[in-house]
Amino acid sequence: MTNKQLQVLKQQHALLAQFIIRLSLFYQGYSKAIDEELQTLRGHLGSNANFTLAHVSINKLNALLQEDGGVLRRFKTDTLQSVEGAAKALLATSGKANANTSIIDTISQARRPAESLYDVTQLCVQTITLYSQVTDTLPKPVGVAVKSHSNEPLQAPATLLMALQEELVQLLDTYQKRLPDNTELTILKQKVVEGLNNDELLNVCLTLLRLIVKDSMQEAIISGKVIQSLHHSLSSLHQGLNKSIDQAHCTFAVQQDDNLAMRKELIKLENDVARSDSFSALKTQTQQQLKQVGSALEKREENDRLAQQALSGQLEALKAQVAELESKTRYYRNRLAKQVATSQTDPLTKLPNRQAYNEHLRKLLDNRNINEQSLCLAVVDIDHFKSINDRFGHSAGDKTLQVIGKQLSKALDDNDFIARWGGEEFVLILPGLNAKSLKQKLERLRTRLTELPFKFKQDRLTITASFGGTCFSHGEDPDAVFERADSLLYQAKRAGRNCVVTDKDDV
Ligand SMILES: Nc1nc2c(ncn2[C@@H]2O[C@H](COP(=O)(O)OP(=O)(O)OP(=O)(O)O)[C@@H](O)[C@H]2O)c(=O)[nH]1
Repeated sequence: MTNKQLQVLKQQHALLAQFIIRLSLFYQGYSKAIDEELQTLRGHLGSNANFTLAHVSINKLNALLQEDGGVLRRFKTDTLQSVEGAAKALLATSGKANANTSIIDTISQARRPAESLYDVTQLCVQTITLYSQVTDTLPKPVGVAVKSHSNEPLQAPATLLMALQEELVQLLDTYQKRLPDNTELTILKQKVVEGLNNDELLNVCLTLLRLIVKDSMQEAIISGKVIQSLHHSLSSLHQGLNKSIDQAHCTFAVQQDDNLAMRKELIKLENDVARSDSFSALKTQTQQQLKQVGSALEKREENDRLAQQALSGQLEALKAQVAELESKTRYYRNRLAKQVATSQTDPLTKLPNRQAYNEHLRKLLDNRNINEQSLCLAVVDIDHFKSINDRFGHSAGDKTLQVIGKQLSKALDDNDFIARWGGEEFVLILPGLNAKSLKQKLERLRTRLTELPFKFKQDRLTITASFGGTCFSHGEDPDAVFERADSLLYQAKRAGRNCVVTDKDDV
């Protein structure tokens, strides 16, 4: 071998040694035994490469890698199953059709056996990319904080959590207006505003539910107590009456005995008068018998006096019981009236609520006869109300609802009726209008709202509302009329908002 050839061979050996070292570094971390053998191999291939020892080491590594083939296959299968599971979960949370087809592709790829580790890695990368695409397309939470806890179980989608939290804040607000001194409610609201994960949200819901149940149970217990005490008063009244009747029976029996005794004396007197032929003997007998009649009369008078006394005592007791009963009934009636009023009043605006609207409309329709005046219905919805909440906060939104409710209510006539339908929507019942006057009246209301000087923080604001109005045909179902008014309201929204649409319009 020439010197030059020797030189080339040395260079090729060095290149091969470098390559094997790099390859061995790639496999590092796979298993402890392989790691140790790789280190030995790198030692043999160092600056003075010893290919004989390296050869021994490579053979050992070969055996070790073959032993580990099974582990590798299991690892690949496990990874593919995890990828398939993750893709399925992603499919369940994603709402995007185009993302779904990619996820379905990924699932079917993961179901096929992978040829190499490279295939598995590629599939993992593909799933992670899909995941970030899908989470990017989901709307981001605004306004209410949402906590993230990296090591906790899978959370509900952020939008769902947000919607639940908003609902919860409103429910808590409503309930807080009913029970302003309840500190538990204040703490719950604080928690919701700070942000909750799934478990915390569930806990707050449960606590609120318990509170509501406890509150209504208390009402029920109080009502139960009142009923119990009324029952008690009624039964003692009943006992008192029975006693008086028994007493009256006794008195009557005693009087009958007395009457009988007197009648006997009189009959005896009559017989004596008939039989007697001596005036002085008759006189003596008569005097005796009259004395006896006199004492029987005295006894009877005394009995009558005692009976009278007992009866008037019993009547006094009965009077007191009736008075107590009356006062309890009055108290209970007032309480009941308050409960009915509360259940039919919207706690925020203090306007009648949907239940009151249904009741009022039912009464109106029940008492309405064919020749009576017409009846119209309108639905009012504040425009872009969500943006008031978003820009100035929920309590500014609440205040707006109160002001608008009050203004609408003030602008109505005596026979008109307004209720808060829910959210930022009000419903009006307007008797005695035709299609033309309905439109005019609603226009007046709409203009009045636009003239209200709202000011939040430093911003002056004009708040507008859209109106949908319609009139009842005779015998028409109130729900159908409401739906018609509601769809006219949505025509008003589509027409650009801050306008009135009634049946006869051409919008
Ligand atoms: N502050 C407050 N907000 C409420 C109340 N009830 C409902 N809301 C909010 O009212 C908003 C209604 O929003 P949308 O239904 O989108 O309607 P909008 O923003 O008024 O838009 P348009 O009706 O289309 O003009 C929601 O954000 C609700 O959270 C409440 O009692 N108080």
